[in-house]
Amino acid sequence: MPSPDDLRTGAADGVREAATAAVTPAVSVRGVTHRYGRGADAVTALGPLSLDVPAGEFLVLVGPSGSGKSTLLRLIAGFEHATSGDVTVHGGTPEPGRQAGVVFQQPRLFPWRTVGENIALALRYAGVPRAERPARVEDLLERVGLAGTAGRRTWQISGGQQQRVAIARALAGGKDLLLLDEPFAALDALTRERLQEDLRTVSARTGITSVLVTHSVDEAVFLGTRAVVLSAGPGTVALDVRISLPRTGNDDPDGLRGLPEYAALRAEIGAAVRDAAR
Ligand SMILES: Nc1ncnc2c1ncn2[C@@H]1O[C@H](COP(=O)(O)OP(=O)(O)OP(=O)(O)O)[C@@H](O)[C@H]1O
Repeated sequence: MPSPDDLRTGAADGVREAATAAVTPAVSVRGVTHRYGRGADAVTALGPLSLDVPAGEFLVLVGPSGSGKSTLLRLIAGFEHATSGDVTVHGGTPEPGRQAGVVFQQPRLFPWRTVGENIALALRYAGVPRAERPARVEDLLERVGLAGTAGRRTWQISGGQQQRVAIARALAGGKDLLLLDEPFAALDALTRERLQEDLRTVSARTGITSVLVTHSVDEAVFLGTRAVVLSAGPGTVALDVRISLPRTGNDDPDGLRGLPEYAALRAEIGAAVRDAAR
């Protein structure tokens, strides 16, 4: 609580700034619409849509095909600029590669580089001194369950392992926002489940703010702390629901999936997606 002296001397400004910083959401989307193309060919993909993502939240976007999920993610990544309304990340305009690490459906690794070199490149862009990079590469690989693979070529590892490298690379920049566009859609069911479990653990342990696009209601409930269902395009918020399942970083996935709350959330989100698709 600032004293009257503080108020006079301006020390209260610091208190006020700190309070504002504490409540500034990691991502803010205000009255956003997005249109591709012009004239008769124009497609309105999104909006009007508003939502805030507080720091530390794991927001999952679900909704029918064409509801604008990827468009919203691209706006947050700074790959697109909203046709109207405002998107901010930590209060600033999103710029590609600056505020967020991004993971796509395909790993998009450099095939002529080793696993370690792919990650080291991201560390270099993040300004990590050369001498520190090998230890950081090992640490990141360990976090995604790939310890000891730094020297392997990307074509010598499986698709699931490549996607783990892509996640490690996205984390390498030290950004506190992770954007994931259907990162597990191209993987077989077992690999997908393993990666979901590892991502859930990484997210619980790091507290990194995440926004993930998926078609899978199960993935939404398993990974998210919040799910937003978009209506059929142009997407607006059809359902916004909090997911309050245990999140210690050591949670037993089978135990989680067996909880009655898990089944109830699956049913609620699944029904909203089906309604939105009608
Ligand atoms: N670059 C583009 N140019 C023109 N139209 C686009 C472009 N990208 C997306 N669209 C259109 O915008 C709408 C929303 O697309 P978007 O990919 O954001 O939806 P989505 O919910 O992610 O879909 P899906 O689940 O099928 O991946 C669709 O009608 C799509 O055809």
